[in-house]
Amino acid sequence: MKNVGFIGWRGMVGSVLMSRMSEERDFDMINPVFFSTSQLGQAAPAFGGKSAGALQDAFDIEALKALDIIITCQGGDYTSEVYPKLRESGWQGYWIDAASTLRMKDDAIIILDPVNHQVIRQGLDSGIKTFVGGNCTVSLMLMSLGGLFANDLVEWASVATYQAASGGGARHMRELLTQMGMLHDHVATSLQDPASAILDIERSVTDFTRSGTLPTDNFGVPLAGSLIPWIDKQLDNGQSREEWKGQAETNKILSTRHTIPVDGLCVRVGALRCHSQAFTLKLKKDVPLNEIEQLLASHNEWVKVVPNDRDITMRELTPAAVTGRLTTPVGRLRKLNMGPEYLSAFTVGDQLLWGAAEPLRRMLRLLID
Ligand SMILES: NC(=O)C1=CN([C@@H]2O[C@H](COP(=O)(O)OP(=O)(O)OC[C@H]3O[C@@H](n4cnc5c(N)ncnc54)[C@H](OP(=O)(O)O)[C@@H]3O)[C@@H](O)[C@H]2O)C=CC1
Ligand SMILES: N[C@@H](CC(=O)OP(=O)(O)O)C(=O)O
Repeated sequence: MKNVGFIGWRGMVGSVLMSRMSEERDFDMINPVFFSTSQLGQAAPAFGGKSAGALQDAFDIEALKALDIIITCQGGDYTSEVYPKLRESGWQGYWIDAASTLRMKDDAIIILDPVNHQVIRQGLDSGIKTFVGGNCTVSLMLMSLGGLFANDLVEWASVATYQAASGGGARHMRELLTQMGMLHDHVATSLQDPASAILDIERSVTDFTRSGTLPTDNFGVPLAGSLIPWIDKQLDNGQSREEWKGQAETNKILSTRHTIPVDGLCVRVGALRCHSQAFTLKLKKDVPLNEIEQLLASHNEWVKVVPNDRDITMRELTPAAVTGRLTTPVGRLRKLNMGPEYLSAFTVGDQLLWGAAEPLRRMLRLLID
């Protein structure tokens, strides 16, 4: 059995990974070793019923060198500090990472095996040892719209995202919920009075939102009852870094010979852990809608085509419906007024499952099966 080290296992992404690995009995097939950046010496968890002794020091290069495979969900700073030292020490093991740090390196592959299994296989055969999970919006787009990309039908894709608080991390989710609770508390008495004027309530909420009272340490500005049309750093060309990842990562995952343009606006909204995305796609030719639906539905076992029907869409194509599930539904499929090659699509996906933890788990299985 392979010795597999876990760093970042108790964080939000790591916890989802541990939970999925337990469900799929992945721990039966490995010797897990758990590391921490802050709790070394404390008892390690016993996922899959396996006791793993004490937590080891996540910065101890000698301890890491003893591993066949390392999976880290600890974040980019950890990767930047430890990965180069480990490779320089001559370590030849497999490094599987959730952070974006190494994604665009030539000797790393972005993993999303239902979409790029072939690319991963070729990478393994050619000796690649570094595998990185993709950006959540990119992975979720390709899980839902993979059938169009795989059949070389996409001339370009324009996207508007509606990204959940969890994309920022656990503290961001707490901040959003705290803001929501404070807003409600502020007008709770008036809300209970059916005779109260709604615009007075709204004004009170708006004034309170602008008063600087809501906690904003993580998002920088209030998110509850609002939105933030910027995610990640600012680039010189006016894109946000999150928007930049759309084209860069999509084309790397698909290993395209000619770049498929992907661009749009990335927006943070008050959802908890599901990212939604509204697409305008320019297809390379006029493909009938029923064929499009068939191509999408048959691409992988998790995508689900939601009929473009009001009631079904409202029931099935929302963060509330999709959270905690591995399905990646796509709906609102219709040809646009711009012409028969223009298609709209709306996708929703759990950004901690296919958007973060699941591709890492499946990469591990690929290495140990
Ligand atoms: N959030 C997301 O949606 C995505 C995140 N990622 C990547 O994964 C990285 C980790 O993200 P995320 O899981 O959200 O980060 P978290 O903040 O939830 O966890 C990161 C680490 O913080 C430490 N920690 C300190 N206090 C606590 C606590 N009370 N509970 C749990 N852990 C604690 C843990 O390390 P220790 O045990 O060593 O103290 C943990 O591994 C990101 O930096 C990013 O690179 C990738 C894709 C999506
Ligand atoms: N940036 C994403 C989360 C994510 O996946 O980030 P990264 O590309 O750094 O792994 C969000 O905030 O919703």
